[in-house]
Amino acid sequence: MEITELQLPYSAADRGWLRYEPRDSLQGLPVWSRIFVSEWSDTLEAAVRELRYGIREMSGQSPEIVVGGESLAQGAFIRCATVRESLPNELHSDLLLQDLNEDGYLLKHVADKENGGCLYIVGRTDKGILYGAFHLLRLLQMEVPAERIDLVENPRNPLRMMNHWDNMDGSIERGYAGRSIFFKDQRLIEDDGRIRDYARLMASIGINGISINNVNVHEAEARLITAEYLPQVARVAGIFSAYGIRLFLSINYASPMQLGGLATADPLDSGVRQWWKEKAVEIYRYIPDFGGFVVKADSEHRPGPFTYNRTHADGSNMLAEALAPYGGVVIWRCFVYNCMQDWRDRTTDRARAAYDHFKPLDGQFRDNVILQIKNGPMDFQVREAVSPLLGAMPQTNQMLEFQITQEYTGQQKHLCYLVPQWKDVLDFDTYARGEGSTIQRVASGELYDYKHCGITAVINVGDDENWTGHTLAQANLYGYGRLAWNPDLSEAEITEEWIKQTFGTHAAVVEQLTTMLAESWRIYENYTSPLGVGWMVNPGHHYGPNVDGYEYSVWGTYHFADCHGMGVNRTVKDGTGYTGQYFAENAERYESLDSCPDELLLFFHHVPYTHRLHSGKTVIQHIYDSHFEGADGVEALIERWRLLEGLVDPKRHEAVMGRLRHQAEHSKEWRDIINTYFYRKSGIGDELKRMIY
Ligand SMILES: CO[C@H]1[C@H](O)[C@@H](O)[C@H](O)O[C@@H]1C(=O)O
Repeated sequence: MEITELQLPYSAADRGWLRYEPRDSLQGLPVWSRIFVSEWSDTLEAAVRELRYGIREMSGQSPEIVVGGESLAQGAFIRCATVRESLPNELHSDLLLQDLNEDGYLLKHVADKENGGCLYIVGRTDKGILYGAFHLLRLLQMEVPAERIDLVENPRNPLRMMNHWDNMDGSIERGYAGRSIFFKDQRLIEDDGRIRDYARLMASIGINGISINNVNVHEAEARLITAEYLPQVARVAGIFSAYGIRLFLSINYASPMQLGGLATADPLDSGVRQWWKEKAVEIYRYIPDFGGFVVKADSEHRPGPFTYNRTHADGSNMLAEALAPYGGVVIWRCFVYNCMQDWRDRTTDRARAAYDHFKPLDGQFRDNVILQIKNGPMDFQVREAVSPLLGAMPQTNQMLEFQITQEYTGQQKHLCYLVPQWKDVLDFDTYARGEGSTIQRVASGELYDYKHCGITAVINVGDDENWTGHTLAQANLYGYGRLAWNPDLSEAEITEEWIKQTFGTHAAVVEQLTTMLAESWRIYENYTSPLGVGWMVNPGHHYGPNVDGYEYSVWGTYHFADCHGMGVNRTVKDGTGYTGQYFAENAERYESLDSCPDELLLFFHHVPYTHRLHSGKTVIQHIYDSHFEGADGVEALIERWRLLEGLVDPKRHEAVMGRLRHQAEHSKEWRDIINTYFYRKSGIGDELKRMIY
């Protein structure tokens, strides 16, 4: 079978973790002479092409691909098969094989004295084989000996998505890595190479759904669902398809008016319903495996059902009804709140909004609607509480939304590894059905029997050569995908995988980078807004310190600092009542100053600067100490990175060093602005008598 070679890089892009650098462990050994595959499909082609390429790059030997032939080869070989094929006894007796789900796979080395052994990649579907192929390449890059490979993997989350906030003019809302890889000058980009490289990266971490345009759907993007653009969108969907990825689009809720010339977008209007049904027919004609719609409605001035006095159930159900015949889903975002607030009004609490809006609607949504809920009730801050809406709707499909793009966490100029933050969220116990009702079990559908569910994230890539601006921000992209596949993977496992694939297996590289990544979130938190209160950023672009930047604005994001104290009183007793949205165990823990964790103190309580934390420090002293520590922490990152000079190629070494230097400067600015603000406000000096600038 003639298959096109994988030409890498297709584009000028960095290979990310699919580097396939030569590996000592594979040099000179009789590797695999052939790759057998009994059937053929675009997905299997993608799998074997990747295998052959990766093995050749790492070992210097190029296996031959054999389609449909007997796997009676001389020498070692790889065989890709589905569970329907006849397999050696060793595999059939493997009970785990029966348990493979749609996307799962088995990787197993079967020793054979004469032939040198065979590596089996078995999936229930071709997609499973593709994921298995990427996993094998991951293990080989990590120098795991082939004879030791024996595993079965099933993804925990049915939906493992990425959301792009890309606009058709090529800009990216909250993008920090260049321009869009999909759009330019109001058209879809025709360079398939970059998009294919991107699809490979995504498939290698198990992503199976991607929405390619911003949830803020402007005039131009609304037209992506029209005949003018659908052929171009279908081309991208075709590339994705081979890699097991379904394409989604964000839509404008008022499309029937904008595109159809209707006088209303009322979800109960029969003309509107008919319009969407016909729209679905049209979309699926172009893209038979279209995933569905992502919808931001009645949020930050986007249109939605509230205009017609209808609920979000009415609005989403109408769209779901149109997509249902084709297996499409409606992903409806719960980021709905009053963005025209008055800071004097202490009863309105933005953190309450999603729960207040959606919880009463539990059970009213069609089974192909999924509610997409941000991890926290505010907005992707460096630290905030976990959204109480997650787990609070037993009868409504939910999915969790993370933000990989570092809007509030240093915009990919600062190093901030978010895997530890995401782990905290995934392991958070909601107590929805007693102990052990973790967020990861809500998202995966294990807690309640959801028909559709999973995890999504706002992605951090653009057309920068290294995809993510900061090379080390690739770790967030990788780590998110791995967690979406298996939320039980530990931070250490994910970090090791990423480093070894991306920078090689040298012990010093692994050691230093592991520490840098592990400490970076805390370092960033230390020099920015303290104790869970959030914000304190410059309005609009959200980069850099500005303590009162949002304090007197309409967005509902206040710290309420005065000369006595600071923080938001969200208690039931005499605050906004937000703590009451949690199940009892958490409600009580957050309600009381005695049990509220330090790192979230100012998220839940307004306290005097002299309030003593569990750590033993006063709030004001904690502010000073953490800000000095944070800025010093960045200097320590630089020292560690310096040790890797000569062990990391000069290009990437210099690029990362440049970003770290900027971070060091900027962290001092953060430190000084925050410290001086609270020194002046509180009138309390630093116990250690350091100079407060
Ligand atoms: C796409 O809009 C974004 C907006 O840029 C961002 O500042 C805010 O965090 O969240 C919005 C959302 O999630 O809808």
